[in-house]
Amino acid sequence: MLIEVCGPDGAGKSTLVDGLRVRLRSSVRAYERIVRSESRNLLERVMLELGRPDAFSSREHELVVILDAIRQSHADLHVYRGSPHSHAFVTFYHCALLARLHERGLAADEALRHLLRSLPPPDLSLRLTVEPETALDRIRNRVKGDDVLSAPEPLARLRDRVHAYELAGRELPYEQVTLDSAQCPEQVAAQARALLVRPYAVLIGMPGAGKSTIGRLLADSLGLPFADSDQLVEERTGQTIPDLFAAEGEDAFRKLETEVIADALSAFNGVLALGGGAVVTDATRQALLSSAAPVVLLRASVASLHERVGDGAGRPLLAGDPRARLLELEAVREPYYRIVAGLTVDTDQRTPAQVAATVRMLLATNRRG
Ligand SMILES: Nc1ncnc2c1ncn2[C@@H]1O[C@H](COP(=O)(O)OP(=O)(O)OP(=O)(O)O)[C@@H](O)[C@H]1O
Ligand SMILES: O=C(O)C1=C[C@@H](O)[C@@H](O)[C@H](O)C1
Ligand SMILES: [Mg+2]
Repeated sequence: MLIEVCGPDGAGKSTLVDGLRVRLRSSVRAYERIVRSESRNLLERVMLELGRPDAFSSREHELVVILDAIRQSHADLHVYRGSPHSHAFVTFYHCALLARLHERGLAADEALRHLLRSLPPPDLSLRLTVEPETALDRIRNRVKGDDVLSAPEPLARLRDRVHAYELAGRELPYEQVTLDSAQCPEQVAAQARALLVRPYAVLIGMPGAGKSTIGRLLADSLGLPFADSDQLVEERTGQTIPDLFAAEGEDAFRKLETEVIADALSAFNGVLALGGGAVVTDATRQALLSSAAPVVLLRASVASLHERVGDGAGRPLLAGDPRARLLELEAVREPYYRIVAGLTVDTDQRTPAQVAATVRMLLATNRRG
């Protein structure tokens, strides 16, 4: 997958890319490739077509080298990686080129349009919006210098660039998502991540592990929606889980459960809790393993599980002797949980709020639980 991040100087492109890298480390592979310049690059061809050999500076040559790199890495990703989890991060992609062309009044030229159309569209295009004053402050405060600072009127120059990016964004032949870079870097990165990884997280674990409780708390704290596969099954059938088990049996329930989970994994943008036994179904394990969403296992001792589920009311598989049933189910399920989980969080001796905060922190920093 190719991600384009663009915006004027000081908008926070590199910060966003760094933040995304951290957040996506466990679910996707990140690539950033820069290839060496080749003598016959795209820009030279365009300059020839334009009859303006002096039209571009060496900085723009560099930009086109990056465009070449993107074309190559794109091909590589498709040809030999072929993985849906492969991401290439590219800042300053062809939106930047468009912006420069706008500055020079060259945007309308057919040769340039042709060049831009011939480049592969990114899978996700992000534009960071920023006030020129904020961008100038950031540029002044950072270690890396910027050519804007040597302009006679840096603020005016930044204003022009901000405007050029807006215009350039409108001309792109694909949709571009704008993110407000006035927010703190963590928020910007979290929003970008939410556009890439759906659902935000999937919670798995034994009955009583706290998937529904913690999932809801986590979703609320992130301002995201929450869904529970049990509830999705109930909504789809109009029956409660115990009624469904009684009327149709466990196999019919598992079939429905597998369907609602597959749908949620491809479309739901929030925190998803799965029913305790969902991972026993092969198709669901496969779907979880090939999803980019982080899978979080909530663990608890059988003693805690038993204390939390009580007599097992509303949980048909715990009927009879809940403690004995929990022990049996755990023995069968533990290996399956381990196969699909990327993170494991222990919930014994911790309140739901503490567990939710731990999961949130681990997901933001991609540390192991
Ligand atoms: N860390 C915790 N400490 C104490 N009680 C908890 C904790 N987590 C959840 N609980 C309580 O345990 C009970 C079961 O939790 P919950 O329904 O969230 O489990 P679940 O994993 O969704 O179970 P199921 O697989 O049956 O859907 C609830 O009453 C909840 O308030
Ligand atoms: O552990 C299980 O197999 C189940 C857990 C619940 O969430 C429900 O999905 C259903 O009661 C089955
Ligand atoms: Mg639940």
